[in-house]
Amino acid sequence: MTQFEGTLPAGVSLADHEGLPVVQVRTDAASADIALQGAQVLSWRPAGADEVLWLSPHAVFEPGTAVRGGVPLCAPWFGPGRKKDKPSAHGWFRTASWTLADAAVEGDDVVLRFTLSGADADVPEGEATDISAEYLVRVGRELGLSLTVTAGAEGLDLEEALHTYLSVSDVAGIRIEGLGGTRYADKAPGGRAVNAQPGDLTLTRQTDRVYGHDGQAIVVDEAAGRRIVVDKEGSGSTVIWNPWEAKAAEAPDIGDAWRGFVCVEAANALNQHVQLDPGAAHTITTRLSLQ
Ligand SMILES: O=P(O)(O)OC[C@H]1O[C@H](O)[C@H](O)[C@@H](O)[C@@H]1O
Repeated sequence: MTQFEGTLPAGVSLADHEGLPVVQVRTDAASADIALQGAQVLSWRPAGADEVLWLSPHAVFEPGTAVRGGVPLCAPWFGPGRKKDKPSAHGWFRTASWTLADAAVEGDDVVLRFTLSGADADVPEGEATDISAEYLVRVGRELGLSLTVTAGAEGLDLEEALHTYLSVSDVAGIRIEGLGGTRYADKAPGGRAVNAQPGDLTLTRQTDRVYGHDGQAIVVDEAAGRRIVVDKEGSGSTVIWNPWEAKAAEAPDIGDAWRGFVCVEAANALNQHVQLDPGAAHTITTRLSLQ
């Protein structure tokens, strides 16, 4: 575990979550848990509200294994990579050990800064090791997540996602506003590369779509009496994912719990990948709030 060397502000502490080191935030405005592995936000609960993120009841907490739920950081590629030639799913950021570099109180919020250097990480053979990243996690009545990736000497063909699992009462009963009028690539079996989204999205089966979409999306969960607003910047794709029953049965860390989440991911993937010159940086940001 990489220990924070300064003094942690009030409301911030280091703890253990089933064997994984986590940063815990407990303030009057919100609570949150962030694992150092993958800088993965596992929980965010604004004061007076129910948990907003979904963490699988079957999640596995083992060093080097991606945890199912919260906000895994996918980079420097997404899925198998846009040319389908990458050695592991979703890139090495999500299981790397990040450093908590700074923790500060700003008004009602706590801002955590995590850093990652490819030189110190377990980067797959043949992939650039001079990539670095910084991740700002702002915990308050809103959850603000901002990932900056800096290319190494070769430049970088970057794909990334803030792979946000949102907790819903029943994925089959929600509606997603904000995607109407956009186009998407359908990655579900038999799906076409280009499709039009006519209006709001309701999910009725296995859904795995990369929307060309740079604006707001709202998950309307009437049964839970809430709307989860997903704002973003620096992101040309929104990924919507739920495996549905049969596919979930193949993933032991989802199984019968599949109805409880929808992934709405601020991303830059497929056609919306980001081409970085040597030493150049790109920032992707998402902000979650409740209505
Ligand atoms: O099982 P994982 O590697 O965590 O990936 C889970 C899912 O992530 C994204 O949403 C992709 O679009 C899906 O194709 C993938 O199945």
